[in-house]
Amino acid sequence: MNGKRAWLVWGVGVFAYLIAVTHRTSFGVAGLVATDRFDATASALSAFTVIQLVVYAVLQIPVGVLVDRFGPRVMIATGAGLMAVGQLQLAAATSVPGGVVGRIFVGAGDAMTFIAVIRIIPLWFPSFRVPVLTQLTGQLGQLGQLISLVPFAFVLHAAGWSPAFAGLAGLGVLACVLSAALLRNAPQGMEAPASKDGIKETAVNLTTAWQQPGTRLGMWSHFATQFSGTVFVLTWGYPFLVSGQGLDSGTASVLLSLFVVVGIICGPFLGSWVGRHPLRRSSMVLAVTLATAAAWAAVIAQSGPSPLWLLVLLVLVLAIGGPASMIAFDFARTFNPSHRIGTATGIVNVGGFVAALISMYIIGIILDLLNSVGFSSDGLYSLDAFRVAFSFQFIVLGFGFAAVAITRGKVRRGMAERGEVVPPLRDVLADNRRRREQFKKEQQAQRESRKR
Ligand SMILES: N[C@@H](Cc1c[nH]cn1)C(=O)NCC(=O)O
Repeated sequence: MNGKRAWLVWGVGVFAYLIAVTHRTSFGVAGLVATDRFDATASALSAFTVIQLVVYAVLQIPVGVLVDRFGPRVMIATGAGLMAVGQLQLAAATSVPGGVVGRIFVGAGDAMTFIAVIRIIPLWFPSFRVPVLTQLTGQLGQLGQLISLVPFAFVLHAAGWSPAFAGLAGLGVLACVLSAALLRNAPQGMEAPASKDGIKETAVNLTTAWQQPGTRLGMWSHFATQFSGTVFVLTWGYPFLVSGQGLDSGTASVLLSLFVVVGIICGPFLGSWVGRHPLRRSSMVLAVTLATAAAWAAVIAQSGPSPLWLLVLLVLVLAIGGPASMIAFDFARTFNPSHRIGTATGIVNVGGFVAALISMYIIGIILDLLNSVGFSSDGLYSLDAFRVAFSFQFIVLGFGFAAVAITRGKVRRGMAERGEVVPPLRDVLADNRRRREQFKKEQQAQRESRKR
């Protein structure tokens, strides 16, 4: 494999994904300005992001199939072009329907990017590098949120709505041109596994990917770990921190930036841990799901604003959900043959985004409902209203936890039939303890025999 070329191809893919994440998160930063521009209620405002995510989620499986068929290059360049068109439309829009059309284009282009970018990695790099590079791709892409939070927010407030979104459209054009010019689906001389299947074979392929319990384990893992952070960063986190918790906008932006930084730091560790403990991937997913529920319970249980350290802890736990959700793609890759990885990845990626959009929409509805019945004198974004609305996440977390636990049982039964038995975690821990004690005893005996 050509080393330098592989890094260049991967780098361009990561850049395209980073710009996609910038497009995706830009509206969350512009939320309060958008309320004035479009004269919108909380649920109308959340509709922008919800519709964008519906389009993204609905297109995941078709896009996964298309990635297997046409390869990543076409998909990534087309996606970048569509997002540029969407941001231009949003720059010009003055009504809710006009703005929503822009976000539909953004959702469609975004849907084409990530699963195509991570499809490049196993084609250009040896398999031992794949888990860490997949993690790095996911995490580096999240830097796009920082572009939204800092330069984009600055231009938005300094120059106004249209120049800010037109600027993002320009970045989209750059990503489109670079992808078309520099990306290659596979190294020279190695044929990218492209499926030439017709509709019937594609349907069979899709059904086979879905029937593989490992694909479904990936989908539920993605569902359980990624939605809470996505909801926080894309929609309700900023108003919760500023209007609910009473933080100034600078501190809220630092907390949201911390989300990205923690993900970037934890990602490679989690990637290498996954490489070393492939049989414990689902245990990590379950642990992160429980930690997310515990962090939210601690914040929601406070009758007034939470201390800053607790909000930092919440953001840390939500941020770890990002790298943890990347484990889901490892399930897709390791339980499916090469020509079906795009399709399986598309199925997996639906999980977290469906959970996120259900949660953000229902949270918006609960906030509006509580406001309309005069639940709090502090208005729409009061802390008490947020405490009630955010509690909805416990239902989603509980559902995700149960689905992962049940599907993992199916996967393990299938593995046992093939003679691969996963020893229970407590046996492994007891075994490690025994070995450590044995090692200590041997060291002690050696020291004593040397003294004699
Ligand atoms: N798991 C995410 C990526 C991620 C990593 N850290 C935080 N988020 C994911 O599913 N990405 C898909 C996408 O299109 O972004």
